[in-house]
Amino acid sequence: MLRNDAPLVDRLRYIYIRRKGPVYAAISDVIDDQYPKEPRPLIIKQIKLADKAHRFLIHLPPGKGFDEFKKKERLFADATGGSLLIEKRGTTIIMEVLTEELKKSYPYSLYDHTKYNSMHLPFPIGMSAKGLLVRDLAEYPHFFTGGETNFGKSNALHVIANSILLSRPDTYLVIVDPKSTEFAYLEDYALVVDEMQHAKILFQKLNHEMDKRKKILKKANCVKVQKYLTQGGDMPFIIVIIDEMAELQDKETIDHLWRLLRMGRFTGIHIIAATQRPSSKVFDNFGDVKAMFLGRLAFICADSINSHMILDNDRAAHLEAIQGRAIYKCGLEMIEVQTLFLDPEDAAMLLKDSKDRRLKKVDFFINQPSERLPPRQNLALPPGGMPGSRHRPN
Ligand SMILES: Nc1ncnc2c1ncn2[C@@H]1O[C@H](COP(=O)(O)OP(=O)(O)OP(=O)(O)O)[C@@H](O)[C@H]1O
Repeated sequence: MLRNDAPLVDRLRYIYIRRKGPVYAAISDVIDDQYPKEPRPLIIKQIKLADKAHRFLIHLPPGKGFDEFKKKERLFADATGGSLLIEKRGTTIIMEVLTEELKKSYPYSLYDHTKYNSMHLPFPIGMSAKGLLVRDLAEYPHFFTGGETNFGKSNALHVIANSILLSRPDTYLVIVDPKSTEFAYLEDYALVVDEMQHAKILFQKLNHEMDKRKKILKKANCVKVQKYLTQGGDMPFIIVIIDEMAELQDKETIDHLWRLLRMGRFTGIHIIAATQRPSSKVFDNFGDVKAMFLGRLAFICADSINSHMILDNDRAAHLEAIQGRAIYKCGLEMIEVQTLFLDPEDAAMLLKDSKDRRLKKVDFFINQPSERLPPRQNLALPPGGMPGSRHRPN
């Protein structure tokens, strides 16, 4: 608030700012409060994107860092009452503010996978101030999601699994699901591993697979699988989803997994891991591999320690307690989202439509010679196949 005895120039500025609208005024107030001395960051342009969505271009004066500005994101969000996206372009900051509240639920049907053919492994992160956020899993290389139970981790995994299967049916999908039932409907399309001793064999096999892939890529002079694919090479992506990573207690299994995380990145092997509380004792050396999970999605966390483990900040500890509400982070990009909701029954129906095409692809890979890495055959577990899985070697 302006003091009664404020100089005329300050009064005029106050009136000018309020005329620009409440969102502009809220941002100006936070800047004035946080940068008491000149030179301050300066709003140079306001663009109305939609009824309740604005983009602000803010000039950062020399000596004021972007990281320092971005740390104040929560203050801007609280002051504007909106969700924010802050990015840097040169010396200008782009701040997008959506003051219309995110809804408590958005259906998966809002996502049309046919629009993202240029991506290798597209999937929707969720609805955000920027609209629907869709990202390419192949770019991460690995993805991590965490947060308190019953706030939407499994739903997020269903969304990822289904999106990838729908747009890339030739992907080899492996699901480590200690809860046993959650992903049963995917058994026709994926290898579902529900026993921990099988997880150990699985990760061992994936390490062999990774080593073989590295040799093939080296021979073809390709630094990563994407390049190999553009040259006409045949190397299907392998996506490993681990629902509740804390269940992996065996040291050897964890060592195999850590090696995949560190070295699998260029070979088309991507890990998506979920856990309730990453600060638990199991993850003693989690810090060593955490940086490999470039894409992170944090649902509400019980405390700032768990939020820090996922996001390196406490944003997820202050989220509203809404199922499906999360903070997405990838490098400098950090934004609040409402993940899309996909009922497993609807997911099963969606996949059923393209079942024939998919099964054909699976046969095709089984028949590949072993050097060409047919995932299903190479990953075959003990003779007779994996108990509980319908995928048994032919
Ligand atoms: N994006 C969403 N939008 C609306 N509701 C959601 C969303 N995600 C999850 N929910 C609701 O929350 C419930 C719990 O979700 P989910 O099983 O994914 O949570 P979880 O964190 O994996 O829990 P657990 O750790 O017990 O498996 C769902 O049954 C659904 O009703």
